[in-house]
Amino acid sequence: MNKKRVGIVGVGNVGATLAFTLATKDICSSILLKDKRENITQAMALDISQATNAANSKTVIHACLNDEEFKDCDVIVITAGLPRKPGMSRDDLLLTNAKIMISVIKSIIPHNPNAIIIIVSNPLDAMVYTALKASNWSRNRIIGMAGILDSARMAHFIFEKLGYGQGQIEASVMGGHGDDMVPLTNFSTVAGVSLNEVLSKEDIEDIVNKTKNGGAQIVKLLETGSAYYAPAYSTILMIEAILSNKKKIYPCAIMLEGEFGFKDIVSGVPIMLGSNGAEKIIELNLKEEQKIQFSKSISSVKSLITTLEEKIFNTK
Ligand SMILES: NC(=O)C1=CN([C@@H]2O[C@H](COP(=O)(O)OP(=O)(O)OC[C@H]3O[C@@H](n4cnc5c(N)ncnc54)[C@H](O)[C@@H]3O)[C@@H](O)[C@H]2O)C=CC1
Ligand SMILES: O=C([O-])CC(=O)C(=O)O
Repeated sequence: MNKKRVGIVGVGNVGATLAFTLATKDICSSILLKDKRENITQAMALDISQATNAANSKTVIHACLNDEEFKDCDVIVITAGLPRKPGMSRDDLLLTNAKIMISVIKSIIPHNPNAIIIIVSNPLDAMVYTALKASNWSRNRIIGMAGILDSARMAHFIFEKLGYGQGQIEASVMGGHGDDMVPLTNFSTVAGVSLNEVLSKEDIEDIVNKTKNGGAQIVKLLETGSAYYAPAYSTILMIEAILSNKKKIYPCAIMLEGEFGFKDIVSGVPIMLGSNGAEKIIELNLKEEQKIQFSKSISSVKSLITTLEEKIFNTK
């Protein structure tokens, strides 16, 4: 019998959507919810539990109101933190969410010694760095969700342009989850056919720009927060790959230790996911222009990390 436990910290829009979708899929036996808002945590646990009963799923939902109850998870997803508002960049959340991240990490790691942690909170790459630093865990066990989401967005914009191929589009995005992310048009296909065969240069450029702006587009329309359905579903793919040891390759944020020529910096790259978390990094052969774009994206994350080292970790 499936005895896997998934913990979710932060049961706002992303966390609750994730919990609900996961609960109806029978991927794990238990889902543990934790949020600083206790009533919301209890309400979500009740509502989602009632949904699983209606859906005939065996997954059990627990609201954890103290740190000790939130224990023995195989995978923990952290979505705790503020979302941005229209006009803000993800980077504007840096210091506020870093403080939240550190307090969450300190509260969960003593009771979850074997967990793999998936970070969702923004700014994503800097939050993975913060969680690694606060926990001292190895890089394979703390990774970030963004590349699957950005790739799904790119696939959407390709479909929007083409008007066909829904469900047959493979899109690929790497780099940091910010304005400098790197959509990889030469690694993207429609039913195996390269984008250049079916779209003009201008159309491809438009898709790249829309992908980079995909999160901000939804923030502007929502007015009060950011996207949550696609982020939640993208996170489930990572959870499933880890819990079922699927060895699937997805773009995820990880601390680089020399791969792609960078060290001590977190960025989104293709990773093989299995029961040990990030089990392998796949080094793509990038074109010169893509190497320059990736390096620009790395520099943006580097400047956030410098701020964290100065203002949060006091090492500079
Ligand atoms: N990596 C990605 O691709 C994406 C990242 N995000 C990020 O995920 C985060 C969450 O987004 P939403 O769910 O839309 O926000 P939300 O505001 O709906 O939910 C955040 C939750 O975190 C909780 N929280 C705050 N501090 C906490 C603490 N110390 N301990 C426990 N819980 C705490 C809040 O009470 C709230 O329920 C944001 O930072 C957002 O920018 C959102 C979508 C995609
Ligand atoms: O745009 C945001 O702030 C939330 C996010 O990271 C996304 O949806 O890509």
